[in-house]
This record gives sequence, structure tokens and C-alpha cells, in this order.
Amino acid sequence: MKAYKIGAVVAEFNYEVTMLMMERAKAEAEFLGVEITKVIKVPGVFDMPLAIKKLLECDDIDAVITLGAVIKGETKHDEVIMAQAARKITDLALDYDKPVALGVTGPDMTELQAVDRIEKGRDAIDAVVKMLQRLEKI
Ligand SMILES: Nc1c(NC[C@H](O)[C@H](O)[C@H](O)CO)[nH]c(=O)[nH]c1=O
Ligand SMILES: CC(=O)[C@@H](O)COP(=O)(O)O
Repeated sequence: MKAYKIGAVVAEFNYEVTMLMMERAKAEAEFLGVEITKVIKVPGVFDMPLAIKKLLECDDIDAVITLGAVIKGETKHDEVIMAQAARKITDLALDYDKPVALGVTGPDMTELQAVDRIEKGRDAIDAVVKMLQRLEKI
């Protein structure tokens, strides 16, 4: 396995969940022999795009993972946050020609459901590694 260098953007909102997602991501990176070399913490998922952009601008970053949990409140605010973040994550990957994984769970999710989905941290690493390997073959 090539020692890909991966950046991570982690939401502090619902940190009790996102820190577990980060642990899973780190364990998977170690298992696969890739490195999470830069980590940027952001207040919440909505704030991710600028941090992702800064990481994608680094020549020594091959791909970025995002880790967050958008838990339902009383309104549809969670849906707005998720829709905007997901859209910008896709746009940034295309703009910078580098994989960006959506390791964000929700919306319409309870805290319990968020805890049940912490393995999305591992999945995010798997996704960027698969993308990097497959794009190299083109
Ligand atoms: N409710 C959740 C948020 N909300 C905060 C926003 O993401 C953002 O930080 C704020 O609007 C300031 O720009 N963030 C999450 O990551 N998860 C949530 O459930
Ligand atoms: C999803 C959120 O950001 C959350 O804090 C908003 O909750 P509410 O829908 O009750 O305003």
C-alpha cells in the first residue's frame, strides 16, 4: 500500500461522537499503512468546506476525510446543514481533483443512532484509499 497522506476535518459539535469516529479513522489508517498527517477541527459540519479547501490546497495532501454527526433538533436546521455540507464536499473534490470522503452521519438522526454509526470514520478512510488507488490506474 502506498503511504498516502490524508487530511481530516473533524466537527467539534457532538464531539463525544466525532472523537470516536476519529479513533476509528486513525485505526483504519494505521491498518492500511496510510497516514493522517493533518487534522483540522471545525466548530460544526457547516463550517467544514473552508477547512477542506485549505487541506486540498496542500501539495502534500492526497485526499481528505470529513468526520461529523448532524443530530436532529426541533426544526429542519439539521437538513440544511447536511445538504449544504454534502454539496460543497462534492464540489471541492471536483474542483481540486482529489478524493474527499463524506464521513458525516445524519440528518434526521438521534444521538443513539449517531453512536451506532461511528464506523463511518473507518469507512471514510476506506473510501479515499479506494478512490486514490482506482484513480491512479486511469
Ligand atoms: N446541529 C449541529 C451542528 N450545528 C452547528 C453548525 O454546523 C455550525 O457550526 C454553526 O451553524 C456555525 O456556522 N453542527 C454539527 O456538526 N452537528 C449538528 O448536529
Ligand atoms: C441541527 C442543529 O444545528 C441544532 O442545533 C438545531 O436545533 P433546532 O432544530 O432545535 O433549532
